[in-house]
Parts: sequence; structure tokens; C-alpha cells
Amino acid sequence: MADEIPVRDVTADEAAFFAEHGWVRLPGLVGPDAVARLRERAEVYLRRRERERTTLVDRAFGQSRDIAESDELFRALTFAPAMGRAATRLLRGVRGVRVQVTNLLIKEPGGGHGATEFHQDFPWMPMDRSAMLTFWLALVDVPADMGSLRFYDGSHRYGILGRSFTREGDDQLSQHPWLKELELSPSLDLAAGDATVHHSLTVHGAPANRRGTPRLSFTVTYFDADALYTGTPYAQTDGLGLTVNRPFEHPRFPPVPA
Ligand SMILES: O=C(O)CCC(=O)C(=O)O
Ligand SMILES: [Fe+2]
Repeated sequence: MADEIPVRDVTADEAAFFAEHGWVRLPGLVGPDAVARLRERAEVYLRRRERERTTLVDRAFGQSRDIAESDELFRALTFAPAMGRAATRLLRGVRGVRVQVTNLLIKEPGGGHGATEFHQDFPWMPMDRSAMLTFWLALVDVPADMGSLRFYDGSHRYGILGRSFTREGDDQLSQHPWLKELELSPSLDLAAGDATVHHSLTVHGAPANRRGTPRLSFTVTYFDADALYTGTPYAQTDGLGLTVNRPFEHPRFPPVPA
């Protein structure tokens, strides 16, 4: 029988908060029993992971990309209708969403990983529109000093600010010091099962993990199902045979029922 993951719906207030601020906290998005099962799975995958530190991103956190393609429990969460409904509601004006990527993230303690420098997610993407967001689900309790995400409030309204993680010193605050005039979201103490959601244009980052245990989280990124492929070179899409100016109709970008 297919696994089911209980996911609650997003409220009208949460959707309004997201529209204004470009991020939102969703307490208790996933029920505690389901989170415990997801965490057990995550621990197995992350133990197997090779600890290469080759890119600037690798220094900030470890990843196990496309986890929902290989694991049925993370797939059940990714395709839960409540997730599709939430993404569609938060993005406003989209008819539906597709999955862009799923990921398990680990931020090791004790200097294993550093801070996640402030960045936008969208500047890399080969989509013709920025209607895209990421759910970041805490799989363990994530107190602020373990590295919950922080967001520059309303930064999603300033368009594409450029790529980060391409060279030293290209974090968004160095490129755009005026961002400091915006409010920084409060440091959040998340419980396992809580999530934050950020828009793909929202500038976000995270401090290093100062606790003694790893920060474990799952992320899923959804985008407007009607977005068109631009042909911009991108490792994930290169060679898939997508057609420029056509939607992402490909098994790697499945639509999610809402
Ligand atoms: O978990 C982190 O520290 C960063 C995650 C992130 O940047 C993202 O999910 O877009
Ligand atoms: Fe990000």
C-alpha cells in the first residue's frame, strides 16, 4: 500500500504572510509520527553519503539530491495533495505546480560545515518566470543556533539579484549591501515537523550549526507548472531534450496534484 504522510493545509493568514514577506513559518506542517519515520530514512541515506567538499555549497551543507525519486516515503510527502495545494496557494495565480528538486540536507556540527551564505535560489534556473518556492522541513528539532534559515524580509520584490556560490565573496550582502536596510527575519527555533517556505527570489541563509548533533532537513522545490524552458545551461536540465519555450513536460518535472 502506498505510504501516506499527513500534511496540514496552509491557512489564509500564512498565505498572506508569505505574499508580503517572501517567507513563512509553518508550525506542525507534518505530523510527529511521520516525521520520525522520515528522519530514520534520512539518517540511513546521510550516513552513506560521500563527504566530498568540492564546491562553495558543499562547505555550507551536505546534500542527497532527488531523494524523492529513490525513496517512497519522501516521494509520498513530495506528492501529498496538501503539499501541491499549499505550493499553489502560496505562489498565487498559478494553476498548478511541478517538482523542481527534492533534497536531504545535513549541516554537521563542530565546524564540519560553515554558515550558509545569503543567496537567492532563482538566478541559476532555466525557467522563464520566478514563481517557485522551497519548503524546508525540519526532521529534527532545529533551534536557531543549529542553523534554521533566516530571510531578508520582502527581498523577493527586488528581482533577480545575481548568482552566489560561484566565487569567494559573492554572497548577496557583499554584492548588495543595501539589503541590510531590510528587516532580517527572527531567528527561529523549529521543532521537528515545522517547516519554513521561501520564495525563489527571497534572499536567505543560515548560521553554522553550533549544537553537538547534525541539523537534518528535507527540502522540496515546486515551480509554476506553466513555466517555459529558456534553454539556459543548467546541470539538471542539460541533455533532457526539453524544448525552448515549451513547458517542462518531462518525467523529471512531474506535476503535483493539488
Ligand atoms: O539549509 C540551508 O542551510 C540552506 C538551504 C537553502 O538554501 C535552500 O533550501 O534553498
Ligand atoms: Fe537556497
